[in-house]
Amino acid sequence: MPSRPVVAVACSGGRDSVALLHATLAAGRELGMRVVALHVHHGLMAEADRWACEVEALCERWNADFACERLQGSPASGESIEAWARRERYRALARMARGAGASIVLLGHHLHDQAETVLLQALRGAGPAGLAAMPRVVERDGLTWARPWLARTGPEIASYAATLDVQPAIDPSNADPRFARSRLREHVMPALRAAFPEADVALAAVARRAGEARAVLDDVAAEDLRRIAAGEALPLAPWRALSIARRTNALRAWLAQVLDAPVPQTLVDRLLAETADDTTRRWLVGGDRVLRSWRGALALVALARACVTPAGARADGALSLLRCDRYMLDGWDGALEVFSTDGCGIAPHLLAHLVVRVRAGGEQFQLHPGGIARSLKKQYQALGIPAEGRDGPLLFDAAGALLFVPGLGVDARAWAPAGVPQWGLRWTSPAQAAKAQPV
Ligand SMILES: Nc1ncnc2c1ncn2[C@@H]1O[C@H](COP(=O)(O)OP(=O)(O)OP(=O)(O)O)[C@@H](O)[C@H]1O
Repeated sequence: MPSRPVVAVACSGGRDSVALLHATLAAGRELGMRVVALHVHHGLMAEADRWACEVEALCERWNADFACERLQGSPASGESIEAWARRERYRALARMARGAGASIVLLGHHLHDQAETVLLQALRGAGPAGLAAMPRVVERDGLTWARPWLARTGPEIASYAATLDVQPAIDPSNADPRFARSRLREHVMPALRAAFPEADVALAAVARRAGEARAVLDDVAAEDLRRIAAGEALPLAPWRALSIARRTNALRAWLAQVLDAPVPQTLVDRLLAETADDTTRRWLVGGDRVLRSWRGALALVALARACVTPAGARADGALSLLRCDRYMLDGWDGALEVFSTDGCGIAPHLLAHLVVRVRAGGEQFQLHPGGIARSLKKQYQALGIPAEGRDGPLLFDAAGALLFVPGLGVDARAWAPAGVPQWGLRWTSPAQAAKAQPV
């Protein structure tokens, strides 16, 4: 016998999703579908255990399947607890839906939630993507997410819920004035509805129009990115040739792809203002990730968290390393580490006036005091350094004498005498740098 189709209902235990669960069970019985209630235990509030038990008890009473997952972990640094809880809630719902064999998840959002969302987005200065608010149906992570009650009002659902003989959970954070949505719900929406009775319907229409505009903007961005051959890197010259509106739109779409996270408007604004020429620059975008403009293209690179930009780094290659630390150098993938050492190091004052250059050929390096300076190739061969260990910046003093070569170390002619304070230098590749511990 073929198995029955499975519909999942995301049920917080609140009035709306409890009512939705009931209505879905009634429809499911008629249509021969199995209904499973999915509950996420956020582990953030004292009442959370009770809510999970109540939803489970309700499922037993209504003869519905029940799945529950307790969230693990905590927000990353800089992430709000609400954003973390929201993201993890949807991930947990997706896991549970798949585990239950459901391909569709129903959510209890209604017209008033949608109107609030549009207003909140407008108050944050959102564009079409934000104002599009919550889609009625969307495919994500291989599942269909649907909000069947997006056109129903809160009071309509309340009167249905009143017939069910249940005590829905009341989340006290919904009335907490620290949250913008609570302030809007408690103070602004009642006044708005009194003055404009159709406000909710009108705001939901804004969401639909914005959704259409967003779809057109997505198409234009995809077309522009294809034409300028943007992939993992965004070529800056053809991108700059776009009109300012299309440039902004394409940049936002490209960032959304490479960051795989919401794109802050502040980042878009900075990039637009700071990519007017091909100077090498970097922008930290959270975690270990850095956006870098280099050789006429913008790309996302991973670099060691501990890296800092040397204050004295300049486009002409001049550089000052004034303290022991781990440094990122513009235009180079990897990290330069300066550390205190007892031998084979360099006097710290020599590192205050450096010049960074790529290997040009013809440089001579001396491995030992009293040894002979030889070509880098010969010295690499003598030490058995493989090709992949030879990439990196060469450091010279202001007079052009070679001081440091990646893989070979400090030139013996620049070594400080034994017993005096001295610093060693080490270059690590991106893979090694990513593993490095913060200093
Ligand atoms: N902890 C949760 N577990 C399962 N689904 C949830 C949970 N929290 C929210 N949802 C889903 O997201 C929808 C909207 O959530 P929101 O936080 O706005 O509602 P709520 O006030 O918690 O509850 P309700 O919408 O049921 O009255 C819910 O209707 C429900 O479908």
